[in-house]
Amino acid sequence: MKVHQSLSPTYMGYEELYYTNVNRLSKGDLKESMTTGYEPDLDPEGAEYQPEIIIRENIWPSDTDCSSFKPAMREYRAACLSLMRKLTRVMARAMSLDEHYFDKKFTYPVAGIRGMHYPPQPPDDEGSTGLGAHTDVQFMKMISQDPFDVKSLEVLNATGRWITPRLEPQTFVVNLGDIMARLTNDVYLSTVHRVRNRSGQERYSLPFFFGLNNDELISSLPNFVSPKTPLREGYERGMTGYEHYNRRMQRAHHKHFTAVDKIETALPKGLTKVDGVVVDGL
Ligand SMILES: O=C(O)CCC(=O)C(=O)O
Ligand SMILES: [Fe+2]
Repeated sequence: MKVHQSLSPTYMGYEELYYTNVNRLSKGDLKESMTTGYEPDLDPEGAEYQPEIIIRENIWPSDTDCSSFKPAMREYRAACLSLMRKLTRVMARAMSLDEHYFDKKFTYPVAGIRGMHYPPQPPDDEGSTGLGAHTDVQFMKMISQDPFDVKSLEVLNATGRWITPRLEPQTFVVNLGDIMARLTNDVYLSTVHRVRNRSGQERYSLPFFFGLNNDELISSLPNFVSPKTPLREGYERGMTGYEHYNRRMQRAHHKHFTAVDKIETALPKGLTKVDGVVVDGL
């Protein structure tokens, strides 16, 4: 298939049932998906320039195969970008920062849409999963699903119980990712979640992943670090979204050619930015 993810070094495109095995506990994830990423021309608040090394080239189905897919995804991405930018300002205020604090770190953001299909899985087969337990990599994600009330997405709560988020028509479930956790020194945790479609019906979902510029060094913000709340272990060294995403994808995509470590997890020296400025010596 011409849109298969095996054509993409950056994990764009189509992946078939069992292509991933996110938590390595099952025989693979019973889902298929089609992923596309940020398109600068859709983003009125984006920069014209983005460093070539972090661009994720989209692969689209041809017009003869599916002419409505690309325009529908583009329209959806433009709407999600606008909503997410508003949410970043709400989150900045919640963190006692200037509401535009994050703006300069989202000038060529991660803006991935993954169209997902989960066939019903056997209700009594513990070895079967729709998507294994994981946290998301990025800043925040919002998910819509069809049917809106199918109880398949599960979230691990603070007491270690799997719960189903409240589901209402015309709403999104919003999830915090690892980059948010790092920025806040784990005050805002990234949500562990999984999908088990034991509903007996097909489930379709449309997550939108929103992340900082991929070459931005992510460190915990000073207002979340104090003698009472010391920096979490492992957070001393900053990390870029580029590095974290590549490492996680290589682990989950055991059939992809990068599974044997063909792409760099870290950006080459001198290409990491802090507040949008290239920093030497990283
Ligand atoms: O299908 C869903 O609701 C969740 C998808 C998800 O967690 C992911 O793609 O990271
Ligand atoms: Fe996820």
